[in-house]
Amino acid sequence: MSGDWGIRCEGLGRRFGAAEALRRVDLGVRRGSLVALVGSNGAGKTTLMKILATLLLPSEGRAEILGLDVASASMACRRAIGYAPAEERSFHGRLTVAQNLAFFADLRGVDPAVQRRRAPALLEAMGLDPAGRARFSDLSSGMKQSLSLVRALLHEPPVLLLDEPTRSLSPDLARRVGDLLRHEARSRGRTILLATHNLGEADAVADEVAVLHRGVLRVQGEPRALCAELGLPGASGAEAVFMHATGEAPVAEAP
Ligand SMILES: Nc1ncnc2c1ncn2[C@@H]1O[C@H](COP(=O)(O)OP(=O)(O)OP(=O)(O)O)[C@@H](O)[C@H]1O
Repeated sequence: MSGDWGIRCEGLGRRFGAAEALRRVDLGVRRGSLVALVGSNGAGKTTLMKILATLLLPSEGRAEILGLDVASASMACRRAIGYAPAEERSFHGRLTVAQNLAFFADLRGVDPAVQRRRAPALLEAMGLDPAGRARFSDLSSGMKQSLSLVRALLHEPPVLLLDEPTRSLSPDLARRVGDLLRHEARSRGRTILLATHNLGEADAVADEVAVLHRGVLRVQGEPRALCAELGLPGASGAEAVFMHATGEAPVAEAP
């Protein structure tokens, strides 16, 4: 099932005891494209991201990164991904931003010369001090989220899994991050799955939107085409697709 897919799930399911967090999810992200994964609280976005990041095993079905099975080829999958989790717990509070990045880049085997070249530019693009002098524990929650994105991008992975990466960012920085992610997909060929509650962001940055509702992938496609297909008169965006697919009004978000 590999082919053109950067990310692919087939019949993917995940149970926590009696609760089904994901049910028979079929999802595909073509290489070099950006798909926005949207869904209400508890829809299963983080569970899906964690399975793709090899942090959780599926209960059923399979998931692949660049054609590699996440369960049986987890180490190879890990090398191929950059993951920014929804909740960041792995940075070291007493180390500086630069020391934290060097720690993770060393673990990834990134050449120190490449680290020195890429880190300041990425830090600056994410609105952080390019020299990374601040201690991690002194950063605001938005800054921590920005740093998580820098770490996900630093080793130039072909696949990015980003779990609500702009949630705590200012609208201006969130827009800049969106522009950067579009560039990473369009010009640099990265495959990106971006979980977001912000449907405006999904319209602005994504090639396709995938709507997850109570563990079920209700619909995936290009919003304008989906609106036409679903017969939604006068509608063209992710919000109309979301409302049609879930029967819910979206949570209001900053633009
Ligand atoms: N470790 C766990 N143990 C038990 N239930 C879990 C666990 N992780 C997730 N769940 C349940 O699985 C469902 C999906 O949760 P998940 O965190 O994947 O949703 P989400 O779409 O990321 O939500 P949010 O937007 O609120 O972050 C929820 O009902 C949640 O309670």
